[in-house]
Amino acid sequence: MTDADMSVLNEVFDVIMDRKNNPVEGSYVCSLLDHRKGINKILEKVGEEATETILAVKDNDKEEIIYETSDLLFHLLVMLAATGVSLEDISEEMKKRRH
Ligand SMILES: N=c1c2ncn([C@@H]3O[C@H](COP(=O)(O)OP(=O)(O)OP(=O)(O)O)[C@@H](O)[C@H]3O)c2ncn1[C@@H]1O[C@H](COP(=O)(O)O)[C@@H](O)[C@H]1O
Repeated sequence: MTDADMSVLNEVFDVIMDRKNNPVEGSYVCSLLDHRKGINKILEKVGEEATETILAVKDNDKEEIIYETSDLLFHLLVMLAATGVSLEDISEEMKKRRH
């Protein structure tokens, strides 16, 4: 995987942070961040998407694995933004684990 491939995660995370700081009418990200269930709504979505990803893998359905993993990663990014953790924090942690 190239750096360019991964840059989309940074780009989407930046959009999510922008939605957090400058709420926009009709935004799906804002609807999650401002949900009446609070962080529980985002955690529900992470759980749902993780389950759907597992099912896609069990079905050995590559297209579905790509689709559901994208949903999962997106909702994980929203979870990180909601909790004040940056992608940089994650990348620092992962770099520490290199051996
Ligand atoms: N990457 C995504 C992204 N992935 C998924 N989703 C939304 O996540 C929602 C929930 O996904 P589900 O699989 O649960 O879909 P569903 O059809 O509602 O539910 P089910 O039929 O699966 O039960 C859907 O409405 C999708 O549109 C996303 N919404 C936004 N983004 C990114 O976030 C940016 C900001 O989005 P807004 O906040 O809406 O402007 C966008 O520019 C995109 O880059």
